[in-house]
Amino acid sequence: MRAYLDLCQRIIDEGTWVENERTGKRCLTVINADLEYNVGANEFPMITTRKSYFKSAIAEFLGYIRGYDNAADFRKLGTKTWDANANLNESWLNNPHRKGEDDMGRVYGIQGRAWAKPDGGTIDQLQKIVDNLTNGIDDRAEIMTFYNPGEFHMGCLRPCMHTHNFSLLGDTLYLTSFQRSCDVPLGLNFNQIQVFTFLALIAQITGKKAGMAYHKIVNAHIYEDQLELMRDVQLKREPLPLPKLNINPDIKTLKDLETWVTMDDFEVEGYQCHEAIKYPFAV
Ligand SMILES: Nc1nc(=O)c2c([nH]1)NC[C@@H]1CN(c3ccc(C(=O)N[C@@H](CCC(=O)O)C(=O)O)cc3)CN21
Ligand SMILES: O=c1ccn([C@H]2C[C@H](O)[C@@H](COP(=O)(O)O)O2)c(=O)[nH]1
Repeated sequence: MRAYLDLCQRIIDEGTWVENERTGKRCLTVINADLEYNVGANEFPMITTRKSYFKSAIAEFLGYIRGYDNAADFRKLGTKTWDANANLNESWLNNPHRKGEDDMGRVYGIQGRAWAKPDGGTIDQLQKIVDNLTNGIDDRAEIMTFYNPGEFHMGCLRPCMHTHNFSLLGDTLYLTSFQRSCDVPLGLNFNQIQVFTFLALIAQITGKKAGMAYHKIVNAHIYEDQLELMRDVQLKREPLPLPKLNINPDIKTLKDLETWVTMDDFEVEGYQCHEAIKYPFAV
């Protein structure tokens, strides 16, 4: 994907060094990046300039759809991405709200599926969106947000891709996703796949045609220990044609996603890539 590489190059050419207190690492940073993916044409935005792990990325997002709050449940689905944040982050380990090994606290999925109302009970943001879209309704607030500042102290990490806003024009469904903070070498590789797949899945279960997905990023950064690999290895490579994502057509409802779907229900067709690159991960 040329747009991904352009963003990486822009960070290197125009980025500003910013100290990050949470990780103790410096980040080369730019503000504001807009990416878009053509879901209708099935142009699956999987990075080709290194080996990318799409199942891990989709498993992570399926975990959010299911409202998971535990890294062990994410592992069962097929991704280890939450292990470090749940179990290795010093300030979370000492947090009295942490319920033990693998607990992530009140992050992503909990907010999306069971937002706590101040007057008691919970709100299922995703169920409301699916019900409305299935009935052809776009109330101009088809929003799932994971961003709940009142509960940041009860979770291991503030959500990065924090808000997903669906729109319906005729029978075509669009998605605009907002991200406040983006680890471009590692996280964005996953987040592109997640935005694309979220629109494809919701279109499929609501009986709509998928249109474009728009991905809006505020702080886009490369950590200091990732810079050399990005500049001297990944950016020297030419991108290859994009693959297609095939989703099992038997997935027809939100219940299906919540119950029997596994990573075997997702398949990539025509993926060609350059060799793997192992980027350091900042906890
Ligand atoms: N510093 C940081 N960057 C992130 O991108 C990030 C966080 N923290 N914390 C929360 C989640 C977890 N995410 C992650 C975590 C790990 C990988 C990772 O290690 N990816 C490897 C291998 C993936 C695999 O083998 O499945 C990669 O090469 O893409 C990617 C995204 C994205 N998020
Ligand atoms: O989906 C995700 C989740 C996390 N990230 C990255 C962005 C940052 O590098 C860290 C989070 O640190 P904060 O201090 O909370 O901003 O994780 C991502 O790119 N995508």
